[in-house]
Amino acid sequence: MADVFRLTLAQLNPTVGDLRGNAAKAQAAWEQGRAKGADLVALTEMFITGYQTQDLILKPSFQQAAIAAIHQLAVDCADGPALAIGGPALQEGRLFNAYYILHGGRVTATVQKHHLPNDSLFDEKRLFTSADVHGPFTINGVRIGSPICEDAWHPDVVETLAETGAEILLVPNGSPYHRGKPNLRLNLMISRVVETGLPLVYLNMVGGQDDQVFDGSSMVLNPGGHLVAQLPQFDEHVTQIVFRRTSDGWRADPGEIAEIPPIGEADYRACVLSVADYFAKTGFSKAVLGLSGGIDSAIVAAIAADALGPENVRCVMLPSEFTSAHSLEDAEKCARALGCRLDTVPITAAQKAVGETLAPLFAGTDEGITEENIQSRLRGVMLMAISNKYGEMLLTTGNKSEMAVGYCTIYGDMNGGYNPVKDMYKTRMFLTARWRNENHRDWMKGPAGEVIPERIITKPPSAELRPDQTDQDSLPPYDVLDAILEGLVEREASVAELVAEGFDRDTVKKIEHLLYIAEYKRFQSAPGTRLTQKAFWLDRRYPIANRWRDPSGA
Ligand SMILES: Nc1ncnc2c1ncn2[C@@H]1O[C@H](COP(=O)(O)OP(=O)(O)OC[C@H]2O[C@@H]([n+]3cccc(C(=O)O)c3)[C@H](O)[C@@H]2O)[C@@H](O)[C@H]1O
Ligand SMILES: Nc1ncnc2c1ncn2[C@@H]1O[C@H](COP(=O)(O)OP(=O)(O)OP(=O)(O)O)[C@@H](O)[C@H]1O
Ligand SMILES: NC(=O)CC[C@H](N)C(=O)O
Repeated sequence: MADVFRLTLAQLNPTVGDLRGNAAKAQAAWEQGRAKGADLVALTEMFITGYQTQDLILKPSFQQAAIAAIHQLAVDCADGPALAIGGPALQEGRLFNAYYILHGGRVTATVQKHHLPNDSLFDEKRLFTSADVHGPFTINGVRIGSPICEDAWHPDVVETLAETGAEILLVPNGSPYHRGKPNLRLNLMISRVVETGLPLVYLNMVGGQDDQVFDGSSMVLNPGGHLVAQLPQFDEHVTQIVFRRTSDGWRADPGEIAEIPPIGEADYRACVLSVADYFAKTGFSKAVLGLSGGIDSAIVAAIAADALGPENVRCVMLPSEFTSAHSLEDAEKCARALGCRLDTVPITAAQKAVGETLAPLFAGTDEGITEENIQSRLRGVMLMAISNKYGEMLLTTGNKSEMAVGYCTIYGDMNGGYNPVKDMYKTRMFLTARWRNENHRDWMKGPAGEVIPERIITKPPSAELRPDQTDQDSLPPYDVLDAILEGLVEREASVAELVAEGFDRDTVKKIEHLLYIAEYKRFQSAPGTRLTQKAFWLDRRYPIANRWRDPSGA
């Protein structure tokens, strides 16, 4: 009976649909494990397909190709350690989210997921059948219990595994980031360890997938809930954990403890990683964006420079007659500090031409929001033309406060393929700008220093679509707006509750109304990085045609 068990953990970044690429990554990790004498090399939930696949996994040809790729991997990884990898399984026409154990050239065991997450951004009940609770599998004489992700968020699967003889728990995950998630997972996993008295390995994937960012942060806990290894957040990482048999069961040797960054840094990293992976996984390497001299576009430019490299980011200043001299200066200073190219494309001539073209139709009407929005739409036309011409994907810059109340022009500044700040409230945008100016990390491709000029952070936000306009002409101050939105969106609070918390009734009712009537804009908006548990798109799915207005605040 062996007294040592070597487990190689592969915290890697798969790509949805890239079966060949994902299999190659798995095999490379297995080879690393073999070189270090591993008994088992472990990958994450649904690694072969990438995660989340959404309805792609319902396509029979994709299911069959994924299962065939796993069987091929068993053959390719025959001569060495066992390999554990997530993928789909089919039984009597039913589809399962499974974890395969490959050893000696064949599949020696499969484990299937029991608890299918079906809340927030998960729809697994739509995709998979819930399996019966299973027992452990054995590798080189050691019984391993593998609850798959959500299975470890509840006590029952783990309890069954302990009762049926599991000696070590290995949890493969596809667990997406939201603010504060590593701590939430740590507390849940400590509960599982305390309930069972077993050591537990929590193994999560990394990488961006559309709106979602998987943040790794894999960890190993010994009985008592002691953290003995912590893998980094957001980085790919392969490491080996050595377990030793003791009179009291298996114990992991202490390993590396990576630092989990605080929330502000983690949010920024999530934005950067999501842009890098969205571009890489959709086949783009270059970005374009409108740089206005305001804070939103400055932060998006910094995120893009950090994700893609400043040389791959084109900033475009598109001044109109209302663009102030300080906006021109600030945009220029920001692009220079970031090391990005800046082009200047005035929209005045195009604006005049559109005005003249529409003049007969608009004769006798007052100038107003229509003319303001034409400027925004002309910028959208120019930016998409540059995108088409040079193959640079357009980034759009609307923060969560603007997206919530519709303070953005549809088919105008909302144009774009991806929005890294879609889930970041305006009050956090200011903190993010300051944080980026004061910090630099080795994962940032952009330069260190004050990349967002101080004046951009301190001046009053303005859309500059008419003379002397500021955002506060149309909206309450951002600290008030964001606090109300935090209530209405993140907490689903009623109007009466917010009034009881001290907010002005009329203001709350106005924001509630704007929130509901802007649903159509969000429905047509670009995907963007998910940072909270109430991101617009999958976490919060509201109807577009909606007459509900909360009577509790009347
Ligand atoms: N339920 C619904 N389903 C489908 N479409 C609907 C709709 N309700 C209105 N619409 C359509 O939407 C149009 C109104 O939306 P939209 O055209 O966006 O125009 P709107 O929302 O009226 O105006 C844009 C707002 O964004 C502000 N803003 C802030 C910051 C920057 C920028 C910028 O552009 O740089 C703009 C600007 O000051 C203004 O308050 C209607 O004319 C109608 O065609
Ligand atoms: N003069 C401009 N040149 C280039 N892009 C512009 C210009 N004005 C607006 N845009 C684009 O439209 C977006 C929306 O404008 P908005 O005024 O809301 O944002 P901002 O200027 O970046 O930030 P803030 O509102 O805080 O000043 C900008 O982020 C930018 O991408
Ligand atoms: N893939 C899963 O089962 C993940 C579910 C779990 N609630 C998480 O977010 O981590």
